[in-house]
Amino acid sequence: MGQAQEDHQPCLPSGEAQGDVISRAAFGSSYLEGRRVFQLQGEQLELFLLAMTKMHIPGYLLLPTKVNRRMKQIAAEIERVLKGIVAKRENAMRAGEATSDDLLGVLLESNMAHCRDSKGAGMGITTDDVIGECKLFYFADAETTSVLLTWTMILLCMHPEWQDRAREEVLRVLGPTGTPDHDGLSRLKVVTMVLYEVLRLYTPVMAIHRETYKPMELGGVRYPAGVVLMLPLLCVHHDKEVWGADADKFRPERFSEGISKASADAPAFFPFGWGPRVCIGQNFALLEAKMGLAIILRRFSFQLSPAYMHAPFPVGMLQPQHGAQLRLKTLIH
Ligand code: HEM
Repeated sequence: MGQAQEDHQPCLPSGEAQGDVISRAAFGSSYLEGRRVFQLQGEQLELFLLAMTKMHIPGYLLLPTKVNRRMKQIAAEIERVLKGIVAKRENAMRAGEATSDDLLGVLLESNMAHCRDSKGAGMGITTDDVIGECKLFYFADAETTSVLLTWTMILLCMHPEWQDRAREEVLRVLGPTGTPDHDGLSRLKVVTMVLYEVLRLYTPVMAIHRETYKPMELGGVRYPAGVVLMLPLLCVHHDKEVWGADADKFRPERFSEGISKASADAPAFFPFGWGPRVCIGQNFALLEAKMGLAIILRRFSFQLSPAYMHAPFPVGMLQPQHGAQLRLKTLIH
């Protein structure tokens, strides 16, 4: 590694880079319009969090306030953009011009095949369903992976020995230049351990919910139908009985033999949920995070700026309340 030059980065970028990734993966050639959906959903989320602070006022969301009117406008614009993208692609597919190597193509192709197989019995998903799926994917990816990357960089600043180990692995496995490929990324063991430990300590989605659909007994307690149960992932991930006395410490080595051996009481690691509704994007998210981190580690070394204040903030995602002010140094290999 050669000389380094000093840079300042006031704050990590928001989910914008991620907007690019999901837009390309979901909409391929229509990615610019897709990116607009991502921006609108970001604004929608911010407004929704604002509105949540007033939810104690009965019927608040129905009032014609400035925020509520903007939220309605955004929902209509998202719908309009997505309908346009879907219609354009359906026409191109009918004309045999479009490929199905993105999410939208896969959804539409499977929809068309399903309609063909059911011989017009109307069993395929509708355009509205396709639009609903696209919205869900955008929303589920909106902040999750960028929050994971943000906490990872903060923790690698706090634990520079792990930053060095992760960088050494990236340079050894992937080399100093070139686009990392899937095969190379899947050989990054230290980076994976680091990401798991960050997901454990700073779990982006802090809890998941399930509703009983019939009377049932769980852990010796009887529940009627319709009870909403919460699994507090963040608390499980910090449970000292399961993870040991050092449960609150950053120790990626606990994952050195994989997830099942990391805790006394497996399974106790659920950053992506569990069961039939487990996060469908978990492999995509980990790949995206590894790719992002590998590129950053190759190009920069980083440390916390004196302006950084450690304040995990549990609103929406678990995020750094005052941002992530870091100092980056460009590395010249
Ligand atoms: C660090 C990144 C991510 C985290 C921590 C995360 C976490 C989660 C969690 C906890 C759930 C609920 C699972 C349950 O109820 O058991 C979920 C659901 C979901 N996630 Fe993710 N997610 C991430 C990234 C992504 C990405 C990148 C995508 C899409 C590309 C995605 C798509 C989805 C979808 C579609 C669902 C709903 C699945 C269903 O209800 O069947 N997620 N995610």
